[in-house]
Amino acid sequence: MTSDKGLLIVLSGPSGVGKGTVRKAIFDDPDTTFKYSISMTTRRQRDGEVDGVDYFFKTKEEFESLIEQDKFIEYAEYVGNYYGTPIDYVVETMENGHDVFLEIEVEGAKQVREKFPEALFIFLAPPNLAQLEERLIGRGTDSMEVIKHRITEAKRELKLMNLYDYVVINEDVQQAKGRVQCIVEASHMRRARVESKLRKLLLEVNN
Ligand SMILES: Nc1ncnc2c1ncn2[C@@H]1O[C@H](COP(=O)(O)OP(=O)(O)OP(=O)(O)O)[C@@H](O)[C@H]1O
Ligand SMILES: Nc1nc2c(ncn2[C@@H]2O[C@H](COP(=O)(O)O)[C@@H](O)[C@H]2O)c(=O)[nH]1
Repeated sequence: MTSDKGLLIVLSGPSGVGKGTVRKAIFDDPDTTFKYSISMTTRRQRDGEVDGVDYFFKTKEEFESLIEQDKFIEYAEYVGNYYGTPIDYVVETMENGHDVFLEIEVEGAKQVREKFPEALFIFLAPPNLAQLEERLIGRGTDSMEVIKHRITEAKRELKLMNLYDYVVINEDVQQAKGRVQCIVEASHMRRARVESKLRKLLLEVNN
């Protein structure tokens, strides 16, 4: 009895906390073996973003048609746009034994928890709200109106961090990256220990 299936890793947290930055640091590490699930969205493509790399950019009609066809593990409407995780890639990749990494907002993470309770849920938190706002302003990708909306959402999302398996504070990117990697490693070790105990128990019961 060994689980050949990969682990589903969910990194969530408010917009601007640094999920994308920490995720890039993890995937720039040559030792990283997880696979990143590219999300779909209806939001407009930002300068420098590449379709099929950063997101699969879809129209509202295309996205709604995929919802109808049950093509998402989870999806959410966030600040006026749809965002969702395509199901086929995640299921196939995990079946092939690879860990899959999702970087999604909090409502989507809640939906994943309902469908995959065995997944690993990590909440990335800012050191404080002022720094969160500074990061959103500093990123320079959103108007002040959108930033205000994202901060309002952040206040709601931060109240939900106790529902996660782990909380990592993103004070320093390399430190946060290391903590996420350690948490994943520990989860693998724990899973292996549980499976080994179950194997022994089964042997005992069968003999
Ligand atoms: N530890 C950190 N210290 C200072 N600045 C940071 C840190 N981590 C990320 N940033 C900066 O904060 C801004 C927001 O980061 P990022 O885009 O990664 O956030 P995000 O959580 O992925 O946002 P969204 O959910 O909107 O995609 C970026 O300009 C990034 O360079
Ligand atoms: N529920 C989901 N949320 C997602 C997904 N992909 C990204 N996101 C989150 O949306 C917000 C806004 O992203 P931005 O790129 O417009 O800044 C952010 O919190 C992302 O993490 C997804 O597939 N599902």
